[in-house]
Amino acid sequence: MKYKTCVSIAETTPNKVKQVLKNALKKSDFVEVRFDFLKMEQIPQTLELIKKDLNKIVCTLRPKTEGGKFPGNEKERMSIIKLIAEYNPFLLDVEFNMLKKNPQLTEYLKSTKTELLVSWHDFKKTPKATELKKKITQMSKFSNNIKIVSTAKTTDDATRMLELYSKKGKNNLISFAMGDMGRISRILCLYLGSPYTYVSLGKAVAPGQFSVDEVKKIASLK
Ligand SMILES: O=C1C[C@@](O)(C(=O)O)C[C@@H](O)[C@@H]1O
Repeated sequence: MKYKTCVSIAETTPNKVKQVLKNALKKSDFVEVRFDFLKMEQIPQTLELIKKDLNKIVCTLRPKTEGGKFPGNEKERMSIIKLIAEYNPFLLDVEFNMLKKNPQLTEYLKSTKTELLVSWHDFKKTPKATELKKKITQMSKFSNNIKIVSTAKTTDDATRMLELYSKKGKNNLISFAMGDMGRISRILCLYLGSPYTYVSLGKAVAPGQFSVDEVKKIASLK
């Protein structure tokens, strides 16, 4: 099976990000750098250190309200997101909630031509199918690259996230569920058209994440 992976990196110093990135790119097509794990003032230096690989990097600056660690306020987060956009990464992950609340940011990001990945997360549950579909329609106004991630408490929850692929239209959709009950969806999403699945280098960055080696083994079964 053809499949792609994206290793999530959540390191706390610029040098560690650079070092782990090098190892991750040996094993994975893409890497996600979670800039929210760094101190705010370390972000410009980190961008400079990794700029030659940014064409394979998904850049993320997740706020605490969506399961991230960014310590600053929304104004600060916005200005760092704008800075990252200047570097034109493979994808810039920005939350649907932020884009919805900040039309000026949306306009600005459009002007930089940076490829956006509009994202939405639910760390507690998996909403009903109608709600999920409505969310995707709203999210598609901001980008064709859409990521919608929930938390599964039952197998049905994970299935509901996977059912969304049947309605994806022209969008590049990444839809799966976190948590133990969602693990299966992290693999099956690849069979349903997800451009990649998020993995770790060993230590899971999110609930239920497989390691890159585990996914490699499963996806190469014949
Ligand atoms: O949105 C996602 C997906 C994720 O939460 C996961 O469950 O693998 C990992 C995050 O780093 C990433 O930004």
